[in-house]
Amino acid sequence: MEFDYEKLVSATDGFSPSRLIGKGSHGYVYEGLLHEEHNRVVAIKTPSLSLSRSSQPSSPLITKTEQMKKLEDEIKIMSSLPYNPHVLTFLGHAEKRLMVVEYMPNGSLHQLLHVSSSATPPRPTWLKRIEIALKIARAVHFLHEQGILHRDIKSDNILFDSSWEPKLADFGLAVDLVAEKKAPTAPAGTIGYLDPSYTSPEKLSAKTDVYSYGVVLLEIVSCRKAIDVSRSPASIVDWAVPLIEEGKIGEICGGGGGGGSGVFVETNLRLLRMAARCVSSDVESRPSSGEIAAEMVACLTEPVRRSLPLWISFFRGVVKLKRRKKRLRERMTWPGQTCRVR
Ligand SMILES: Nc1ncnc2c1ncn2[C@@H]1O[C@H](COP(=O)(O)OP(=O)(O)OP(=O)(O)O)[C@@H](O)[C@H]1O
Repeated sequence: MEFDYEKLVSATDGFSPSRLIGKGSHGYVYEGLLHEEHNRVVAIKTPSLSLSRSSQPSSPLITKTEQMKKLEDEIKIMSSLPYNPHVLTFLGHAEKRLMVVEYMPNGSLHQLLHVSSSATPPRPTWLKRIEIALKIARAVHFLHEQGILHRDIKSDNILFDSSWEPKLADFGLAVDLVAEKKAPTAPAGTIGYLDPSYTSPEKLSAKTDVYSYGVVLLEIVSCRKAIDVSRSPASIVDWAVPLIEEGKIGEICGGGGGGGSGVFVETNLRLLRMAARCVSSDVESRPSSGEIAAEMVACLTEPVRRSLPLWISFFRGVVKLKRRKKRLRERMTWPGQTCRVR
């Protein structure tokens, strides 16, 4: 959908600092109120240098033309995508200089896992965290099916909507594989999540995203940051992979929420083995995003399957007790007399 530029300016009160939600490396994100749509709240992304307002300091590292081009590319990729419940919804643009997307009021997965303050909700339970991992795996698989590589999968780019549904956001580095073959771009990503084997344009593949997803999965299971300089080793991959290989799963599963419980031992083992495959230095041995999504579903149903025998024996016990009571009632009752057996 094409928006009127001036209407978007008015939706953000002229890009008022009070409407600024956040700053990225090549743009700013504002909260906007679409007055014609009953003040619907949206997020509006602008290149940081396109507006000559003193409240927007310029970045010396990237020129205005580069920023405009990046936003234009992001609009092109996002507008080409069909709707997916696990991907941030694109709503439209104004002259390819402003991008309008759905507003995500509940912050990022990074904040949820690593920032504890009175303003942030408690860390989600283990099951909820694995559900988030599954939804993001589905988002990545969906993108790959569309021929799109995200190149910046990280917990900062997983945002929560008003119902706390996680969605993959920030397509600032995303590329279309067909276009990429014709005009390759330099490797890009975020340190800590960036695939170490992606050293030149031709090394880019869906497995590059799989590596970054593996880092996010380790982050979700352990609640440790991708890079934590206060620990040794600082990299989550260098810390977790040897522990997984040694089978020391309990040392990785952190963050409470029931993840350390015995019911989940088998599931954690499977999840972490898959995470280790995702971040493997042998690119070929990494799973595809489809394989990851399928394995995540299996992992989520595993605890239910394991606890099923317990439920079955509980119900058998109840049935036996009822039968015993019935027999007792029959024995203690004769014509014309009632007897209560509790
Ligand atoms: N749709 C949205 N709703 C609410 N907040 C958003 C939305 N999109 C982005 N933000 C917030 O705005 C900030 C800037 O986001 P943006 O996607 O531009 O860049 P980034 O991910 O921070 O940085 P970079 O582009 O350098 O990776 C982030 O803090 C992000 O959480």
